[in-house]
Amino acid sequence: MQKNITVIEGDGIGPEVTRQSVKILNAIAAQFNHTFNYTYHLMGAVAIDKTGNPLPDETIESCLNSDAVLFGAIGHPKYDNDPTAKVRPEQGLLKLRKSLQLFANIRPVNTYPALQHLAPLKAEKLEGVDFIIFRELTGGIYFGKKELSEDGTKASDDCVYTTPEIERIAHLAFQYAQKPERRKKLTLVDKANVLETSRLWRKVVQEISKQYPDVAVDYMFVDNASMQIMLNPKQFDIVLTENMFGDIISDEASVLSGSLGLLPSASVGTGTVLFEPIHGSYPQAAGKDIANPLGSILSAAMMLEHFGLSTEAALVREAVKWTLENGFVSKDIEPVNFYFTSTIGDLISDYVKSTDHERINVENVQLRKSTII
Ligand SMILES: NC(=O)C1=CN([C@@H]2O[C@H](COP(=O)(O)OP(=O)(O)OC[C@H]3O[C@@H](n4cnc5c(N)ncnc54)[C@H](O)[C@@H]3O)[C@@H](O)[C@H]2O)C=CC1
Ligand SMILES: CC(C)CC(=O)C(=O)O
Ligand SMILES: [Mg+2]
Repeated sequence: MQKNITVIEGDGIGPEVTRQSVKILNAIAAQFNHTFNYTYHLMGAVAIDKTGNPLPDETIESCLNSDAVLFGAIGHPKYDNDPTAKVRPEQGLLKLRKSLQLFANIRPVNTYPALQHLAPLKAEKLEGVDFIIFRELTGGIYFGKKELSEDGTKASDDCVYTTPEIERIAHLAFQYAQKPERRKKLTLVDKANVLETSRLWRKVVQEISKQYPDVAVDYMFVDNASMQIMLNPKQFDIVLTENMFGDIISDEASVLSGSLGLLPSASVGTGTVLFEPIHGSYPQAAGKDIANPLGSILSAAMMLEHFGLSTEAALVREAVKWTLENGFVSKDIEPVNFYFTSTIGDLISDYVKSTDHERINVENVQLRKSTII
């Protein structure tokens, strides 16, 4: 199989985690006789620094003409700490999502036996946690009209949703809920007791649910949902929600897995699909080779799945589990005896290429582990 992939490494830890994914995609290509061609493009602070524009036209063009996009993260403290900045890295990401019409961000949440000690819940509440957050990605408050009064004392962000915007992601979420491996339950997370937009979400979802009689629908206010995710996560199967609520509850849900650095995502729409870890640019770790690359690597596995390469995707996921079970983990998981980002990438690549996983030379790996940074 031959695929053209646009790679947007972005800012902060974006480049170092994305490079591990490319390493693993190359290992898969070598092992299974595929060809993955990569075209690198700029977005975010690095793009502003080089071109003045957080999303150069060439980046959009390349994404539109690719089979998939692999994205790292954007964002830089020099913009975060300057509330008056007119151009921001995040504008690039929002514009790309809009340009590619990536209306649904799919964020699977799983737990790993090897990491259960990290979550603030007992093992019996964590075992078998398996839900998917369907976060609307091109509407809502992040895209509404923004205003700041001339005297700088009043600001507003409009939250707008239309019926078609809700319908398209709702259909996608219901269709996922019907898949044989799912538990056929959909929870709409909203704030319909207060927000008009949430009431529209409820109305549209109630109407659409009639077309999916085999899927049980549950409605939950976002404040309660935030608590339920931490108290009883196994009750969730498919979680459908708007842009900002999905952004927030998915970072929260990553605590169940063990780290924000573990969660992958796929952003889907009408054309090219984009794959990205759910975390941001984690600027404090940039260039230190300490970030967890697994969110990005699992996003690459979702990309393989999207290409119809299920065996290859399963092998990457198996390799990820193998690193976790053998303690080859990054600093967020094991703060003292951790392994470098690049070492974890090498290990997963070795695993993918190896025909006998027992014989991967882990002794050599011990030498590459960090002592203290
Ligand atoms: N998709 C994107 O590109 C996103 C970009 N951002 C941007 O990223 C910058 C930093 O934002 P923050 O709020 O600090 O969020 P963040 O997700 O970058 O980091 C929050 C915390 O999560 C942990 N973390 C995140 N990724 C990790 C990884 N791969 N390995 C280990 N630990 C990890 C770290 O403890 C970090 O301090 C900002 O400029 C923000 O706008 C934030 C979220 C998403
Ligand atoms: C620019 C932000 C909306 C990025 C973010 O937090 C996310 O997509 O999860
Ligand atoms: Mg976020």
